[in-house]
Amino acid sequence: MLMGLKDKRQVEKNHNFWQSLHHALTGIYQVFIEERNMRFHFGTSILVLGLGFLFKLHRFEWLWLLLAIFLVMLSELVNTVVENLVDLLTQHHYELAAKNAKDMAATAVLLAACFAIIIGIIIFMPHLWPLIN
Ligand SMILES: Nc1ncnc2c1ncn2[C@@H]1O[C@H](COP(=O)(O)OP(=O)(O)OP(=O)(O)O)[C@@H](O)[C@H]1O
Repeated sequence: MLMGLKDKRQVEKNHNFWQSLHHALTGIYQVFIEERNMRFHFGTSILVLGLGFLFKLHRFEWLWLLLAIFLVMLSELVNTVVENLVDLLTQHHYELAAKNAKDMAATAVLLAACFAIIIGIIIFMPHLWPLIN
């Protein structure tokens, strides 16, 4: 449905909640189209959530897992915002500050991904270990 949305070239503020929601959903759609990594994070999250149901995780395990997933998604979203702003400002010309901004934004995603992997190991290892052995 969102694919068919027309760019109405709005530059003024949103007038109501539904307009704000519409643009937020358009942002989600756009980040999926632009970012291969976001599609990877989404696929991995579905897999991990499936494992969570399979192993009947406890409430606090779910909370940590959801926190890890949301941190990765949020950092990827911010990374994409930075990439778009940098491209807009530099028009794809090389700038050291642009390189630093993009590299640092990518570092934020890397940190969130490391956090998610650690959380995943802590939560799933006790469930997987007996199956491996
Ligand atoms: N305008 C620029 N000036 C200098 N370096 C740049 C510029 N644009 C990109 N780079 C360098 O190229 C790298 C890749 O940039 P790009 O915009 O393609 O990110 P990406 O491949 O989409 O990254 P990610 O994998 O995090 O989504 C950046 O991390 C940066 O080091």
